[in-house]
Amino acid sequence: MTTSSAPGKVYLFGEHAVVYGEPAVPCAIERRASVTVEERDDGRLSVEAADLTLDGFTVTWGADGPDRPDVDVPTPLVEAAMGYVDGAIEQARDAADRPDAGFDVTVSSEIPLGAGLGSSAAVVCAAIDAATRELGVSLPAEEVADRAYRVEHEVQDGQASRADTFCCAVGGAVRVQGDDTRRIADVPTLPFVVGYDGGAGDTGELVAGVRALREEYGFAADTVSAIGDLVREGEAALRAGDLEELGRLMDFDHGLLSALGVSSRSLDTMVWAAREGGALGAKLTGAGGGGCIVALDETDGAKTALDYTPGCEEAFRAELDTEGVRAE
Ligand SMILES: Nc1ncnc2c1ncn2[C@@H]1O[C@H](COP(=O)(O)OP(=O)(O)O)[C@@H](O)[C@H]1O
Ligand SMILES: C[C@@](O)(CCOP(=O)(O)O)CC(=O)O
Ligand SMILES: [Mg+2]
Repeated sequence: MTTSSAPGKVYLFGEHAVVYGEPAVPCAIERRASVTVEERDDGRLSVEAADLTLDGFTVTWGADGPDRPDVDVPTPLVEAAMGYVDGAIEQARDAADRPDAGFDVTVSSEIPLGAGLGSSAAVVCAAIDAATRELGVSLPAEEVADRAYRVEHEVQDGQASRADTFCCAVGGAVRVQGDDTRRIADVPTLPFVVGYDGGAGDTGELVAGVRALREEYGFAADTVSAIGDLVREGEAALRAGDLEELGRLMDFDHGLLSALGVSSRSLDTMVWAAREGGALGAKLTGAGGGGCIVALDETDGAKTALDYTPGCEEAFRAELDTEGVRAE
């Protein structure tokens, strides 16, 4: 039996634009997904994902149960849910050159699902790492990242960046632009506060929405490029340890993401609550549509304001996690 875990992440800046070759800076946070795998002799795959409540059901699928979770929810949602774990296992079989290996897989996670904190990337990285180690192969974090990217790319219909998966695999603050992935050294302490509305957004759908806008309007394409310019300014502020400037740029980034149609009323409400509570800046994180915002605040002000904001289900401080995927 082998267990691995990988962290979730917040985007300091650059989500969505990173899908079109602009740079982004995601940061791993100390909330993890864990995956335990045990090889089985019959070559089949059985998955237990207790956090994956679809329409109120806990989901199990595979060899010991139905081929597909027996729940009454739209097929694309179920397929995406199965796609991440199934895809990760396929990558592990390929990496270990054991195409017929079977597994019992158990997923458990502290990262809210579909909320912009990268639960999908964390589950995929942890599953690839655990299943390869179970087969006696140890992959470098960069290869876990690359293989996890292929899974996300497939499940998100060919529209994914390497940002989430690279960040989850290697940990810390990272910079991703196209295939260029690197860790950022010597980042200042980043006082992240996360607000979570209890909801979720569909990453594939939101990415497709931005793509359509970008194709329809030149100014939407310019908005995506403006996010890239903003990220380049943000990198300089990060190197200088200028938290006030980082906050200002986070606010600007949220405005540009809103223009691209990926915010929501509750995300906007939490962003304003955090700002009014004294945050240096606040923005949605990840794909948007619902889920989480991230604010920068050294005081307790933003968290307290979020605690009292109707529609904010949970507010918490998120520490940078310098460790990526790891054996447990
Ligand atoms: N604990 C988990 N168990 C099984 N699948 C999970 C788990 N957490 C996340 N996933 C998969 O990842 C999907 C969410 O990914 P996504 O829409 O990219 O949002 P995010 O990565 O921001 O959380 C879920 O719908 C599910 O398919
Ligand atoms: C919108 C996007 O830039 C980030 C998605 O992040 P999340 O899955 O919502 O945590 C998509 C991507 O980079 O693949
Ligand atoms: Mg995701």
